[in-house]
Amino acid sequence: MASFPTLSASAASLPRPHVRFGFRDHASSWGCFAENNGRCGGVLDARLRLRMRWRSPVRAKVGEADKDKGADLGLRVDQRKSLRRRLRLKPRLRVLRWWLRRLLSPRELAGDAAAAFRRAVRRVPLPAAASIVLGALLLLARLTVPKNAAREVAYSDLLAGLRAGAVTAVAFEEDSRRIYFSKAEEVGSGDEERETGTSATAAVKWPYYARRVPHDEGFLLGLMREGGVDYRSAPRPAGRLLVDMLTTLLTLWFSLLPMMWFIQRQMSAGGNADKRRRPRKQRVGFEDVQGVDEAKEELVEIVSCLRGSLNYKKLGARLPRGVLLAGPPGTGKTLLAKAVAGEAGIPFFPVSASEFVEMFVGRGAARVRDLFKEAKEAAPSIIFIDELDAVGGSRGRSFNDERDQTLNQLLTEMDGFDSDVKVIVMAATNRPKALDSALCRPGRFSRKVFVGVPDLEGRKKILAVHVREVPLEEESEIICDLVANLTPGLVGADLANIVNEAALLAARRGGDTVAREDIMDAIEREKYGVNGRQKSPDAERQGLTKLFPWLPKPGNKPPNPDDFQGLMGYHTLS
Ligand SMILES: Nc1ncnc2c1ncn2[C@@H]1O[C@H](COP(=O)(O)OP(=O)(O)OP(=O)(O)O)[C@@H](O)[C@H]1O
Repeated sequence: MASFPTLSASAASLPRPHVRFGFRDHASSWGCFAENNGRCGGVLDARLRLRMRWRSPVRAKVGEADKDKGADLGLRVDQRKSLRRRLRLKPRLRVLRWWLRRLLSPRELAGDAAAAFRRAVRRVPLPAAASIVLGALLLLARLTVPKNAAREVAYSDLLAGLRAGAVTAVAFEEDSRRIYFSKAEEVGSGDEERETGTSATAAVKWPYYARRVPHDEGFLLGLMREGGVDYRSAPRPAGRLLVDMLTTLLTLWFSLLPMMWFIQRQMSAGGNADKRRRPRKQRVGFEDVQGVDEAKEELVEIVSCLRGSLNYKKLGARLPRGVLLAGPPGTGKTLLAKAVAGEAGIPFFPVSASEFVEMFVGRGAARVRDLFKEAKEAAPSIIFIDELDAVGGSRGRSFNDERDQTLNQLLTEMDGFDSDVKVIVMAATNRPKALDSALCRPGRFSRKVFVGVPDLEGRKKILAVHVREVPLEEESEIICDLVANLTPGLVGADLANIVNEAALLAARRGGDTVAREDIMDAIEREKYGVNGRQKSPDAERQGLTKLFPWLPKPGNKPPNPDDFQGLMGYHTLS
């Protein structure tokens, strides 16, 4: 019979939750017990403990011990297995017993509950906590303040009582519309009160009350004077005052809650550590971006600088801080930026410029600051700002102070890079002319790359990328040639969509491969929209331009690539 010494790690030396292992000197009754020190999460901990135990080197020893034991007892292999299986039940039973003991021990249960409460309180946001506290106070006040014993009667009953001489005493409650009164049969209580002079408790002691009718006070006072009725003014009872105050406060608070939540969200957006931007590793490479060869060449150089394979420092050169990708939508600007990050193998921080557009002045700037801080911490890294024109438009054109501040912050951050910090800011825009000239000056977006509409060869290459994963009925080269010839003027995003549509059409008809007909249908869908074949494209366009006047009119030329030059004064690269 194998015997093991007791192995134990002191609870204090272990990180929380404290786990203590212990082994009895008998192999078959080994086990472990854990101390949670008042912390919850026991089920998970217990499972973890079980796993830890079975993976530990001690398990091997226990296994050996079991084997020895089985051999000693002269058991067959299957018998030994069943014995081991039975042995595995023991630790589970032990954990179960530990749990039961814990549940039945009021001290431990109280500790668990306190810990759970503390955790829950920490998680509750401030506005919700305030609502809960106010609600609890109101409930408490309602339960503890004695109910008003007075019965409500009609105002006319009060007048009738005064006229008949039945009303003996009247009290006007301050800051409210209630008029308390007592009749001849209840005169005792009124008199008692008069003697003691405890007017503060009038509302409780007076048996009736009526609601005051506006502008009738003069008549009421006249009646009381005529009848010689005792009348007075009484303060509201403190309890009711408290309940009313809390009710008003809670109503106001609830109506303000959405605004509070919105403000809190806005205020915490920049600085919250939980919302820190996580850099992404890109799996896109240059081979995934085709048809923009010259733009690619420019970016390959940057990748070489980042990787250190091009020693630019030797000649006193500096790494370009900013690279601006400009071109029509869907030409692959975002994809190129991802490819740069993927090829360089460095963290990539993609962000859309519209994320900086905030309601509160200063929040957008704070977000820019945070983004650059995180990128510097992760350097070498790439920041990619998509649709830069959303914040990078010329300053002073509008009264949007927040946007100008955000842009100023962006300019400052781009100036503030040390030449040693390898952070490259890439940005993409469809409207380079709209950008503020300060952004495009050398030292900021000093490298401008035009990503243009692909030509025939470019389209073939892009199609080849997208049909890689698609099972085609014919040779992919033939299909790429065919589609490229039929799609002049279309960009990478359109071509990717054609391939996807064709695959969807093939799936819809239940085919295993994508046929030429699917491709042709997909091209028509891309060019004219779904069911666009019935109408001539021009008629369709005319209809559309009537509805949406800003669409280009039929017969208009496609956008001129020169629009993307001019102001910026850079050359077309592809
Ligand atoms: N040159 C290309 N090579 C391969 N695929 C491309 C190319 N250009 C575009 N695509 C396809 O089109 C999709 C959209 O491209 P991307 O987002 O890069 O365009 P973009 O120029 O950034 O557009 P936008 O200016 O509207 O943001 C890509 O995910 C890719 O599938």
